[in-house]
Amino acid sequence: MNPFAITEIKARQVFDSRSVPTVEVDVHLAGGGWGRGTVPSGASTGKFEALELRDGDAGSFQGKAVYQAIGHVESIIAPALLGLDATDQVAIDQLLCQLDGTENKSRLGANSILAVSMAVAWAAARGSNVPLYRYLGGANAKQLPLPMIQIIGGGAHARATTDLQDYLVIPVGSTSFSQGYEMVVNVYQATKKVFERHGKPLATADEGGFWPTGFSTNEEGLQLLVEGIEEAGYQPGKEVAIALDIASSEFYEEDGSYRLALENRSFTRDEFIDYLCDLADRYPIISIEDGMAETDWEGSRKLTERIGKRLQLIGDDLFTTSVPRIQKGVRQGVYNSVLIKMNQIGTITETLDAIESTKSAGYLPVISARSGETEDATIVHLAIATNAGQLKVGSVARSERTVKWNEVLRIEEELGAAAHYAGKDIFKRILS
Ligand SMILES: O=C(O)[C@@H](CO)OP(=O)(O)O
Ligand SMILES: [Mg+2]
Repeated sequence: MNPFAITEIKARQVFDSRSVPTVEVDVHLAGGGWGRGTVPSGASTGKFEALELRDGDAGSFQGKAVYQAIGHVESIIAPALLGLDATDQVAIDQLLCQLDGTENKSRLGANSILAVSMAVAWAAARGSNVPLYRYLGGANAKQLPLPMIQIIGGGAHARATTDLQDYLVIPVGSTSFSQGYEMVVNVYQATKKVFERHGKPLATADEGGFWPTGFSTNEEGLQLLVEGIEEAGYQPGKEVAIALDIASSEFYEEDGSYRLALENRSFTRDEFIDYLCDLADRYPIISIEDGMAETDWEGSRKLTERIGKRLQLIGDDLFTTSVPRIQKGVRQGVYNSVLIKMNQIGTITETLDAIESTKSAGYLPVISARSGETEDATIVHLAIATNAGQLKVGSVARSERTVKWNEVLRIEEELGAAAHYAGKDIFKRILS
């Protein structure tokens, strides 16, 4: 009997870090191996993402229950997968796509499909007695990611108290993951003091960063962050640099303008490009995500022309982890980096394809969590398996985040001298 044959697939509803229902799947193998996948969920979701199936008006938890998605795992997916070899990840993921049969996984739901895809990978890895990063990546999986970590969380993760969404830091002066992570923890603790000094309440946004109460401009977040970096004893830009996720699709208006509600100011496309370039001139910013809206290819191209040689420009809502969209961006010279989120596309195989097309174009992949997360640490293994080089997981506070960062620390220990950490050299590939 094949020890990797799938003998049982179980699906259940569990809850994410926002207390919203999500899909969890367990896959069991004949040889005793088993795996689990628990899917995350976004708040500032891109319009071109695969569909997350929720029960809607008829369902419980304000229509957010996932009983339909779970039903699809039990009645459609499980019967088709029983007996298949769990190490045939590609074939299984292809079958999942066929069973769904739609462009955006709207029949079975990307949440049900991804939970199965992840659980199959974990089961095959455990059944083979190798860590998931090695199972997915092979003998040369060794690169520990440069962390991109949120200190202040605004936008859709804090009721739009700021228009800009994530104020993050990257420890560009670090020479190992654990050192870099400690630097960010120091910045987090120091920024807490800075908030107190400025009389700001210490509330927490969705990803564990500080909630920006009473800000009068979006720039105030950058000022506080620079103060936090200095308070921690680091040189802004040299040792710890700033990354922003503008998530501008959230405030892009139908007439093509960008509207910062906090400042009560509307910008044309060109004016908004000027606004971003001005921030990049005056603050130690190394990376900007979704500077322009998900449908504004022309603006994205222009922004790249202006600052794409100096900054990492990441497409999240613009690319949605989709190979054709990434290829379109590469053809048009748009951005130089791709945010990779498994649930934007819906299977492990398609995520690996997206990472591969990102790398082969000379763009940088940034593996990312969602704002609604769980105790699942698959993305850590994905980042190391693919030697991706960067990982974005929200803050250093709250367990649905630390479960990922702590997993990197464990793998760093496990790899020992074999571990490779590119640090800021990763940016050499795209910046001149
Ligand atoms: O926009 C993003 O990059 C993510 C994480 O910050 O947010 P969400 O999961 O809400 O899309
Ligand atoms: Mg984003």
